[in-house]
Amino acid sequence: MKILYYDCFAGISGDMNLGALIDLGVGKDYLINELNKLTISQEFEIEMGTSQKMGITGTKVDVILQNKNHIHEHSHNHNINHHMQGHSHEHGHSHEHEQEFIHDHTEIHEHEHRNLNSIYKIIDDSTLNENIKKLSKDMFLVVAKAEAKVHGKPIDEVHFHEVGAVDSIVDIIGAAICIDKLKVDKIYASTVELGGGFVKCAHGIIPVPAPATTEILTDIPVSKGKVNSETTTPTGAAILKTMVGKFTDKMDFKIIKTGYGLGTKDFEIPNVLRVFLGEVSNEVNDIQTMIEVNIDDMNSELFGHIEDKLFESGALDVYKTPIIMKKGRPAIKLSVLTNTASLHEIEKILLVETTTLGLREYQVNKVMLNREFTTISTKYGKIPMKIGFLDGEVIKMKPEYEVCKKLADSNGVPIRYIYDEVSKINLNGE
Ligand SMILES: O=C([S-])c1cc(C(=O)S)c[n+]([C@@H]2O[C@H](COP(=O)(O)O)[C@@H](O)[C@H]2O)c1
Ligand code: NI
Repeated sequence: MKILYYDCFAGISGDMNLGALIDLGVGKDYLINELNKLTISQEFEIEMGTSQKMGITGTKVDVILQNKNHIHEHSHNHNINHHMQGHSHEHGHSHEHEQEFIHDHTEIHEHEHRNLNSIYKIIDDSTLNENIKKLSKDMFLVVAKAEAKVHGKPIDEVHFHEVGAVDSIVDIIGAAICIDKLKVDKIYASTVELGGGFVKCAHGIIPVPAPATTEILTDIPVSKGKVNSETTTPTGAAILKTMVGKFTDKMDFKIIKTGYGLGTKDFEIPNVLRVFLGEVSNEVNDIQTMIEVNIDDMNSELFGHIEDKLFESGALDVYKTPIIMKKGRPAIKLSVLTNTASLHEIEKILLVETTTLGLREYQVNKVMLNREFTTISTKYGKIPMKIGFLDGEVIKMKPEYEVCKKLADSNGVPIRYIYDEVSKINLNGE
């Protein structure tokens, strides 16, 4: 299983992400050719090259916007100038970039204020593949929802400011192009460093993290204050929110390759986004959270209802253990296994629905066999099977209990006859 891991110790922005993924092996020409499938590709050029931050060599990407006159010239002669679309400039960055990270009003107003639908149209009008289109739209929707919430507007009235600018369109669609190309099975990320201080943007001088960034990163583990500058932008946050399946600081994989995407400013720490291409063999490792509550004062009739609610809200497992608590009180330990996405909702149910005043949580490393699903035919009927593999060999198989139960009833035989029939099947083909 291939894993892409984002190590966001210095945060993430759209251009750092492009640099890191190119450094990891996505071809520069591939990215340029794909971006040229956009109808707006005459509006930008991309500079990318190798440079260093505090001795770390990585890839620096800059999206260079064509000036307003240039855009008009191109848009009036669209077919004639087609060959100029989205070309790249290679450059060896021996010096630091002078380009400011902050967008000011003048620059923003040179560009059309695009809304979500006009961005969707740019994506749909391209010849990019369906996966890239979907991922790009998902990321823009994340930004639009955050903007709508922060500015108190309906989503279709959100006019993107910075993100309407071409560089953010390139950053987001470029992210989708690179991730689609890497063909990884899972994407994980570390705690996300937000930075600190204030940043100048279209709204004026606003606190870091920017309101859109905090909105997007709700429920995602973050850290703040490693540097007095913005390290994670709304675009970077939207990339993580859309792409990352699990946020964890544990790296339980074999590192195959490391990529570094360089930021623009210089900090006390290297302003780089590090990405790892990792591999996990055989077992599927997953980090989940175990939540426990000891309950000695609740009507036991309520347990069933609460368990249903926990499962409906994404609990992966719920079980009860009889325990004896202090003062000799018989009680129930309610244990709930969950992933990060459902953690907050599960905590809420336990705190609101049970009598507990608090809960305990700890991370558990779950190791599972690789699984496949198949259906076998027996003399009693078809039975879905779960098959467990270790080193490519079938070592376990389990029939679907509910189907076995139904077949026992419909055939009028004891259920163990069904299980005996299943055990005769050899799925290793021997
Ligand atoms: O719409 C966007 S992306 C946006 C929203 C906000 C709010 O907090 S509201 C702030 N900004 C600032 O603009 C620059 C550029 O951000 P990108 O994500 O486009 O690279 C950055 O300083 C943001 O904090 C943008
Ligand atoms: Ni805004």
